[in-house]
Order: sequence, then structure tokens, then C-alpha cells
Amino acid sequence: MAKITLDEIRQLLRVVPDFPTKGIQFCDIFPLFQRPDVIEAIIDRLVDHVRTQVKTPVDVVVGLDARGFLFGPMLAIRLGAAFAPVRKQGKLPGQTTQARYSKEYGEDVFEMQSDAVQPGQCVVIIDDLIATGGSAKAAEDLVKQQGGIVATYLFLIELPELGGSKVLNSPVFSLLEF
Ligand SMILES: O=P(O)(O)OC[C@H]1O[C@H](OP(=O)(O)OP(=O)(O)O)[C@H](O)[C@@H]1O
Ligand SMILES: Nc1ncnc2[nH]cnc12
Repeated sequence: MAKITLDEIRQLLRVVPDFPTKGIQFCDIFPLFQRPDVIEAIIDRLVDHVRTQVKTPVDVVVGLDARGFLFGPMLAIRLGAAFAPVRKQGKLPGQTTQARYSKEYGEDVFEMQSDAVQPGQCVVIIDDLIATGGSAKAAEDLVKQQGGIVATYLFLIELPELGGSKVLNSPVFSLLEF
């Protein structure tokens, strides 16, 4: 069967004006999930990227609340790595580390369980989309507070005009620019 192209993936995305607040052009990824073959192709491409570009075995895939949870565990299974969630404040039991951040449409606090990443572990951070980079940078801060090393960031979509990848301190791989 022919490989699903990036253009085919892009054409399935849906732009919703003024969501969740006025002036935001919201990029809706859920139409992709009506196509299991497309999701599989996305995961294949992310796995290929990690296998070719990350030279040390990945210990932990860290996914960001909430849409990073849709891709993170699938990627972790394929890489033979653990999965750890970064969640919005108040959702994770036990001891957590925290980081406050701003994103394209607001402010929030992220948390990660304190034992989710061990010192020296190789970490991949994944999310559906990078806009300003505020969310991803907060996740990087949490991983670093626990002594982890961010090998790469993975995003399905990048909004390049918001400059998000410039605020991050490890290589960024985005499947699509939008
Ligand atoms: O680069 P930034 O400006 O930080 O924006 C990107 C973040 O915004 C969205 O999440 P959102 O906080 O809306 O949460 P959700 O996944 O629960 O909808 C998106 O899934 C990223 O996590
Ligand atoms: N424009 C956008 N569309 C979807 N998710 C987002 N997260 C931050 N900005 C976004």
C-alpha cells in the first residue's frame, strides 16, 4: 500500500476560528482519529525519527496533558520505553514537581510525579502541537528538575509563526508546519 503523505495528513486537519477564545485559529486533530491508517502512519514516522536521530536508548516518553496522551503511550510501546504523563495541576496523586507556564491562550501549571523520571534517564517529550512553546518548555523544566535529559521533542504540528521551537533547549521534530 502507498505511504500516506504529509499532505494527506495536513488535509485532514480542521481549523476552527475563535476557539477556545476569540482570535485563536484552533487546529483540531480529531478528524485524524477517524483514520486508523493515518494514526499508524504518524506513529511510524515519529518512531523512524527517534530511531535514526536519538543515539541512546529512550528510557521515558513524556506526554503532555491532554492531547500528548493520545500519541505518547503508542510511541512508548514501539520504543520499548516507559510513559510518564505531565498533567495540569491537581490531577496527579502523591509527590509531584510543578512548573507554571503561559501558552497561546492562557496560563497554567503542569505537574509530574516525582518518581516518573530518574536522574540521567533519556527522555523524549511529545505533544500534538507546539504554538508558543510555553507548555513544552514547562515539561522540559519538570524533566530537568528530576535530573532527566531531554533527547528530543516531537510534535505532530508546529505553528512556526509563534516561534515555539526557539524557546526549547533540545532538538525539535515537527511532522507538519501549519
Ligand atoms: O505551545 P503552547 O502555546 O504552549 O501551546 C500548545 C499546547 O496547547 C494545547 O494544549 P491545551 O493546554 O489547550 O490542553 P488540551 O490538550 O487539554 O486541550 C496543545 O495540546 C499544547 O499542549
Ligand atoms: N492554535 C492552536 N490550535 C490547537 N491547539 C493549540 N494549542 C495552542 N494553540 C493552539
